[in-house]
Amino acid sequence: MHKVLPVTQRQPLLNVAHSRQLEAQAAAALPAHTLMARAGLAVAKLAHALAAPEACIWIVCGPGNNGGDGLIAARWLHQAGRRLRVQCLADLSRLPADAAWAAAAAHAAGVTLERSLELDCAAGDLLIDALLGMGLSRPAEGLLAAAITAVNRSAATVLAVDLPSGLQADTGQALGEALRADHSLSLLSLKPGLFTAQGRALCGTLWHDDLGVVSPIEADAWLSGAQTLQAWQTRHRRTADSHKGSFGDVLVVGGAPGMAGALQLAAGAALSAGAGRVYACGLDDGANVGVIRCGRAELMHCPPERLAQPESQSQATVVAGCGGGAAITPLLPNLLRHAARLVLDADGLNAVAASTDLQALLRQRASAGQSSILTPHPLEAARLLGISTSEVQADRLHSAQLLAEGFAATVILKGSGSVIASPSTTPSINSSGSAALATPGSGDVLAGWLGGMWAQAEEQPTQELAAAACYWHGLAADGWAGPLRASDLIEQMAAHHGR
Ligand SMILES: NC(=O)C1=CN([C@@H]2O[C@H](COP(=O)(O)OP(=O)(O)OC[C@H]3O[C@@H](n4cnc5c(N)ncnc54)[C@H](OP(=O)(O)O)[C@@H]3O)[C@@H](O)[C@H]2O)[C@@H](O)CC1
Ligand SMILES: Nc1ncnc2c1ncn2[C@@H]1O[C@H](COP(=O)(O)OP(=O)(O)O)[C@@H](O)[C@H]1O
Ligand SMILES: [K+]
Repeated sequence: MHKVLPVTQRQPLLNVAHSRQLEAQAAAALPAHTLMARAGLAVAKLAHALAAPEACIWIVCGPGNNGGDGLIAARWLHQAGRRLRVQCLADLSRLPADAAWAAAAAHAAGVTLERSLELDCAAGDLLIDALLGMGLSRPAEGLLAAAITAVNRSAATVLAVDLPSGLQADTGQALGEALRADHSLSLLSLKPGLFTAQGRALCGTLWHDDLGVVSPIEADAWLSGAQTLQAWQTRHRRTADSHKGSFGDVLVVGGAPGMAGALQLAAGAALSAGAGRVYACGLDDGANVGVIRCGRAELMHCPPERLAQPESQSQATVVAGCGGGAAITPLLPNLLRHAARLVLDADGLNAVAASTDLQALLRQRASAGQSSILTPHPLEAARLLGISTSEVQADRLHSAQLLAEGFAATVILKGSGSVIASPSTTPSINSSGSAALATPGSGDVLAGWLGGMWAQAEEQPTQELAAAACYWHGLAADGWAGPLRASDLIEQMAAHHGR
């Protein structure tokens, strides 16, 4: 058993169908109930470590095998002499086979099984949520719903078995009210929903026990970690004979009236990421004056008129749309036709969403050998897909993959647990980052930084590049309790350049 975050090597994530396949394969090779025995023991060990010796440990068990894990944990904790209250909120005669075995084992060991919900936890108590796991099929109702509400109101520290009850393992969306845990112990496989949408917020500190099973099943998604960034930094270490021309040019187009800051942030980020030359192309005179005055004397200026010349973009990495407003729209046909490498963000994405012509130009880029990375937040993704934001969030992996296939581009669907998807590629979920990034301009920094990295790594597969950039962006915010101002974020990211 180990804490999952921070992640170094990427970790495979299995959806519910594949987790069940893995469970069935492993169970077939082991004596009956072995997996549940191992799962319950793992839960008991973690609970024993988390709860102070005098604390009461409460266990609420539901109608499936998640409840069975809780019952086996109850048996071990009882035998360890822990103070326990175990409430089994299911019809014991209808438990599945493993859970029925667990109930019998708990009973035989002398555990008292209460049959009603009565949570009167004190601060310092530990409450184990064994209500619902991967088998969640509909919003909880009745006693189970009441239990989730009661747990959320309780003063105890909450440990969720496998995943917080009410959280959907495949998507990270809550189905009805979901339980908010302080710790979650994922069993056998890691599931995508633990890491994206509401998953990170609901799981608390995440632990994993693989129950001694090595998975032969192909990942449905990867959880990307520090290794993506380390690989990039190793590969792009500066050699003694390098010069600024070795690190590529970035052209940042944005900063419509009133949005000069977005241009400054993106251009500043591209510079700090290490691009050789960064040209800021403001869509408003005010934005260009702002760039001159922003204290980044290294930035150069590119007038928008120059974008009419294809050669201005054919060698550069272009970052377009940060604070672009409506003024970005007339420039996009040229950018989409000529930019060798294009990061499309914010209003650049909104303009594409509003125009089938621009959509066609974006799609054609891949067949012309030009690469694109789209960086939508959920609302921008919704506009591009022609659906609502909640539909995007209902399945972030699927939404990102749809965009990637539809536009033949790499897509970063931002938000808690950013999803990185590329056509015909297993998607990944970024494991770094926190709500410290929920500040204005942090997306502009990501787009600019990505452009700055790409300019130095023209041949790097965009899926890897995007994963490394997301990890870097999130890493800079990890450990920050409060908000991280976007301009400070750039400095924090710069502090993580390899030595
Ligand atoms: N596979 C593994 O990796 C391993 C799995 N293990 C453990 O098993 C767990 C999966 O067990 P599980 O399949 O029995 O599902 P679980 O979540 O306990 O609940 C299913 C029951 O709840 C019911 N139900 C569903 N929604 C409901 C609702 N809203 N309100 C009320 N009822 C609802 C549902 O009823 P139904 O939908 O069939 O009508 C069914 O009766 C897994 O998370 C892990 O903890 C480990 O022991 C070993 C390795
Ligand atoms: N709660 C959060 N946890 C992790 N990352 C977050 C969170 N909120 C925002 N972010 C990240 O911050 C960035 C915000 O981007 P965006 O929404 O485009 O902001 P802006 O338009 O203000 O620049 C994205 O990279 C997103 O993934
Ligand atoms: K649970």
